[in-house]
Amino acid sequence: MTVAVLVEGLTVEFGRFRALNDLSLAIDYGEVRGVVGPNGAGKTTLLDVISGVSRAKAGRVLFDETMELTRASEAEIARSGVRRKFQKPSVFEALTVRDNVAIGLGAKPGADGPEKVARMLETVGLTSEADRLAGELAHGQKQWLEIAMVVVAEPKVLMLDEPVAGLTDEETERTAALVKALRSPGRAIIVVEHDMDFVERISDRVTVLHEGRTLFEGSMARARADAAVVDVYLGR
Ligand SMILES: Nc1ncnc2c1ncn2[C@@H]1O[C@H](COP(=O)(O)OP(=O)(O)OP(=O)(O)O)[C@@H](O)[C@H]1O
Repeated sequence: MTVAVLVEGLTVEFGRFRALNDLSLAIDYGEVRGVVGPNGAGKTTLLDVISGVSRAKAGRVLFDETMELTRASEAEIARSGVRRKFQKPSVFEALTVRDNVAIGLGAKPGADGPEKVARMLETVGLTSEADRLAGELAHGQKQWLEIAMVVVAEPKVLMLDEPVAGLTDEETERTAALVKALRSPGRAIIVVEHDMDFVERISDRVTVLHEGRTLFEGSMARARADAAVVDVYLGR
């Protein structure tokens, strides 16, 4: 099976500080991978390198076993189907919900664009809000709208940065169902999140980062039982 994202010996430095330290990991197509760990562990930095926002000092990231993301621009990476939803919702508040999703299709939406948008709105549960202005949506709905804007482009790698931060329990529940609905054999989903119950519900495997390295990789159930993980993260 093809590996969707292969991280090899990745080191990222900010001045003299090592945010990622010789990190290696592999994320398969079809998988939902939770990336967890204490504040400053390097989770966001990892997403930044995969999406071309930050540059590596050493090592590389391969997409689809062929494309070296560590040498590509942000735009090239996005065009190749590696997409990210940032933590803070950044929808276009003065446009309708439907038009926001359409923006996710890019400059050439194609004849089936409107149908793709309609299907996407259905998937994220915003069909009844399609003609409202995005600025009127609740925080949770904005998160789902932004996920729709990213997913409508049919990404092969989907990165979600803290998708349930600030959401109610019910919104978190719906987001978990949504992530499960978005998984597909041709897509890898990477989720950075501090809500461990949410991570457990959606992830096939979790990677626990600590000081820029992998402390643990496996099921969330085993992570909860791992002495080192409890010590640096879960026990706090
Ligand atoms: N642009 C930057 N310049 C300097 N230091 C940075 C920069 N970006 C991140 N860092 C530092 O790198 C370390 C790792 O940050 P990162 O945001 O990846 O951690 P994280 O695991 O996502 O943490 P959190 O859970 O708090 O979001 C932190 O100590 C952070 O202060």
